[in-house]
Amino acid sequence: MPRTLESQITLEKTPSYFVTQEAPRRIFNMSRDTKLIVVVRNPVTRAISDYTQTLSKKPDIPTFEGLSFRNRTLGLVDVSWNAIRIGMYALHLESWLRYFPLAQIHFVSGERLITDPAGEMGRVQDFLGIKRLITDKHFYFNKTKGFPCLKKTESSLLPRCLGKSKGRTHVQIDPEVIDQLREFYRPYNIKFYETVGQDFRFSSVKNPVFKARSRSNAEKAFPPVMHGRVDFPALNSSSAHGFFPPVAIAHLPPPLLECSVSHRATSVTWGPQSSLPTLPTLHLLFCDSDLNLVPSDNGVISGTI
Ligand SMILES: Nc1ncnc2c1ncn2[C@@H]1O[C@H](COP(=O)(O)OS(=O)(=O)O)[C@@H](OP(=O)(O)O)[C@H]1O
Repeated sequence: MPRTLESQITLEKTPSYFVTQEAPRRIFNMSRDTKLIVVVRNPVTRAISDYTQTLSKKPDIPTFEGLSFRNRTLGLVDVSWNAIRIGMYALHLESWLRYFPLAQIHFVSGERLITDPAGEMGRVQDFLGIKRLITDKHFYFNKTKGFPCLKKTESSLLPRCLGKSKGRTHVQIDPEVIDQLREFYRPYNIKFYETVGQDFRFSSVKNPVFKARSRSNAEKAFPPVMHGRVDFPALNSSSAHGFFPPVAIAHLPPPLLECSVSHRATSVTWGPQSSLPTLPTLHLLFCDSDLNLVPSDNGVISGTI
């Protein structure tokens, strides 16, 4: 690390530290006051991005589908493959929490870094205890690149976008494999959200966000066709799949009839019991404090009625 004046902050970036067993102890021994920033993104997208990057350098590697499983028919995911293992954030975090308190670790959402770079950078600056110098006015969205870029400033005459190797088109993956991996990651994601106290909604940024500011709006978005009720076990039970504040749950299909903001939504009700349909596949909808309903692309669950 370079020498630093009292008034300076030194930043060092090594993505592999987060998943390196010895890193927390070593960093702690160097300086226990170190602030840690971790950028996380949907682990399935992360794995595909990782694979796409490796493939661009080694075109002869086996397929993503082949590398992901020890036994695909049995759904046995190969956790020894780095592209898979890195996304098990909850496990890696445990090693860090043996040395650093959670308050010393800040998590940046890779998805929000694209959709709201100023917001994410604002939180980073707050975490570092520095003035919010980087704001909205420093970014513009480059549609061709699909990423925000830095606007030109007095000190740099050119705008600065991510290089050619970022934002590569991802390799097409069998949707069934994607679903299997989403299921695989679900408990790790949930544990991660619980530990960090934040729901990262690891779902595609391209997902539509349904605005439903009232019950009638919600019904408009998902017109009622069926009725029923589904109960979920206690929030903390792993079988409940966990729902985190300020998240409520609802379902799709059938249409959403309930979306209350609750820290502990444990059931979803729709219509009279008498006309219970055969249980459809239930999808979770996340509902934030503004009652914006967000279909979760990893929210397919089976429930009991
Ligand atoms: N600023 C910013 N905002 C959002 N996303 C970003 C940003 N910088 C890098 N990326 C994406 O992170 C993926 C890996 O990037 P890198 O190649 O820089 O990672 S690495 O450190 O070299 O492994 C890679 O993802 P893919 O686009 O899926 O390939 C990058 O696009």
